[in-house]
Amino acid sequence: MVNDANWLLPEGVEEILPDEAIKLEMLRRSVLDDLASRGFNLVMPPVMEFVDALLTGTGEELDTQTYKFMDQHTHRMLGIRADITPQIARIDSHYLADLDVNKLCYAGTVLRTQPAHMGGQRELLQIGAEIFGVDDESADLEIIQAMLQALSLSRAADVTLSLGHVGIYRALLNEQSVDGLLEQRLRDVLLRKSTPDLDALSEQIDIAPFKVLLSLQGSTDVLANAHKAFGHNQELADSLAQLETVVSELKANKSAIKVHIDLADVAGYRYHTGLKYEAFVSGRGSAVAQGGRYDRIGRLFGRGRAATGFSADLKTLVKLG
Ligand SMILES: N[C@@H](Cc1c[nH]c[nH+]1)C(=O)O
Repeated sequence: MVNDANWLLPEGVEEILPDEAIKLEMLRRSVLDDLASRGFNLVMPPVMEFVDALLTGTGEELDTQTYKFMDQHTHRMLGIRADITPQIARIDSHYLADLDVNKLCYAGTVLRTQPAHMGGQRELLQIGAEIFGVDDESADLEIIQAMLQALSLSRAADVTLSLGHVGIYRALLNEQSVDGLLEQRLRDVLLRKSTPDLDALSEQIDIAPFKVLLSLQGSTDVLANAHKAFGHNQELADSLAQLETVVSELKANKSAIKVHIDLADVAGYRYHTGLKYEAFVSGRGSAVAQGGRYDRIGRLFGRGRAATGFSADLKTLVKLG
């Protein structure tokens, strides 16, 4: 007798039936073709690796998102990748280190222990592109254009590009030497954009600059206000200047895209190091594509250098059209 329960899939895991599967596959091909036409070379890292290699330098968020198990062969811990970007950084620093500039793209399955939101998936089809070896904003712009094109190929309507910069938060932490558990609590509060919880930290730190930070979100005018509030700090002024360059280049390219600035966006703080980009579409609370700078992550594998990229989940993109 067939037991119906045997057919149930775990929460956050789905089967893709013919109508959807063909759409997904066509989108995968068209995004990869577009990335190839922009000079990105396709690579295929493995789905599982030794946990140490998978998580080196990537921070605790990714650690808790990674499925781990004991390898019967080597008796070492293996993990299933929750994000392909760190694997690409390792490939860049290990195998392709003689290239001045290296542009790589990928598409493959990642698993996450927790879905990003209620009813979300734990098995994603991650697609993305990364540029190594370019430390000015030209690489960020190139990645932003590639990300926006992936969205346009998905026929996503009403896209907003949200820009942030991890350096701004980091500079404010440095001013008061905030780190460890306190930093984690602060980051959690900022992620939730909760002013009452921020007030509750006022005995441990001067919360005033972080209150200002929370208010620095909205149209690109936010950048002028940020200069007024934080321009005295050189590290902060440098980060703002990078954001300004990207915004003015987007305007110069006559990009029709709506640009939003969010300086309090501290998600992914542990591995991103500079400019951050996220794409939103109306009706969805979380970003449908995201990326940013993660300079130096490859140093733990032998060569740390300038790096930036974007990723998106194809299963999410295909539903946007
Ligand atoms: N892999 C990151 C995005 C990214 C790609 N490159 C740099 N950042 C993510 O999924 O959030």
